[in-house]
Amino acid sequence: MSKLRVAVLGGGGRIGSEAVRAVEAAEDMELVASLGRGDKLETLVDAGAQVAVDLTTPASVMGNLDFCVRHGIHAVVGTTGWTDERLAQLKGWLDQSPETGVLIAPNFSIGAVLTMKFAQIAAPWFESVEVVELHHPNKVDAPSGTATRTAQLIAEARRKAGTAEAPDATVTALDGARGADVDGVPVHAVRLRGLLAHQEVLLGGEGETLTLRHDSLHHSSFMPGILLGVRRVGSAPGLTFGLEHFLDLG
Ligand SMILES: NC(=O)C1=CN([C@@H]2O[C@H](COP(=O)(O)OP(=O)(O)OC[C@H]3O[C@@H](n4cnc5c(N)ncnc54)[C@H](OP(=O)(O)O)[C@@H]3O)[C@@H](O)[C@H]2O)C=CC1
Ligand SMILES: O=C(O)C1=N[C@H](C(=O)O)C[C@H](O)C1
Repeated sequence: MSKLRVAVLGGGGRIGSEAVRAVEAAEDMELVASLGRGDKLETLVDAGAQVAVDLTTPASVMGNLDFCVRHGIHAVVGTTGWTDERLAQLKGWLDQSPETGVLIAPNFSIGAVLTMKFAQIAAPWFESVEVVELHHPNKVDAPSGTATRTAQLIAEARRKAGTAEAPDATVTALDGARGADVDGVPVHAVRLRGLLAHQEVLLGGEGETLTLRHDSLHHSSFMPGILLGVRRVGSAPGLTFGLEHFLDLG
């Protein structure tokens, strides 16, 4: 059977370099290109890439995806910075190239995907819910893509269940003291040397609390999800948002 021809954009970065090694080690894949900032995207076409993995920056990802979709190259995207406007623009490009698939995964690790799922289930059952994400200090965006998505899913679950707003008597606060407001859910971002990627969802009800915590201790935690995305994205035309759609979580 012929191998999947895979390129990595951002192949010199923290997660990109790990992805390059993972693709090289996968028996059913061939790494045909690893691109850094300033490298020509035409290389993807010359190399015959079927799937591009984007692990670059929020400032670069849209240009990369515009190129990939126009050239019918499927994309697996871990890069953060997604807004409704960006998603709408991407969907517009995909409408012009209906056989192309793009997977955007706010987090490729199975533990993080499950944390989001558990948070969705728990959120309507508690009065209060807040998200704390903790990352290495080289991260350029805050809050993390994972925390943003987690908060959106929590808010959606509470809206559907008709849950009341979380109690909060704060009348005076320093800027940022109560975190960022993501769909009504406070999200707090910590940047600390020594950390990689961590998240807590704190839920509180009368007389009890529940804490969901996930820790990515090494970039290897993201690799099975990236490889799964690469294998599946070609048979999922259009936009898939979230790795959970490629997992049978019940
Ligand atoms: N979804 C997930 O599970 C995960 C997502 N991420 C996300 O992945 C992204 C990358 O993170 P991280 O590896 O820590 O960041 P790094 O800064 O270490 O890596 C980004 C890399 O992309 C390169 N780059 C920038 N622009 C381009 C471009 N146009 N074409 C090709 N390469 C480019 C950078 O080059 P240069 O250094 O020259 O600027 C750098 O090597 C972030 O958005 C992060 O949040 C990270 C981990 C897991
Ligand atoms: O920048 C990182 O490191 C990570 N970014 C992603 C995010 O913003 O959620 C995924 C993971 O948290 C690691």
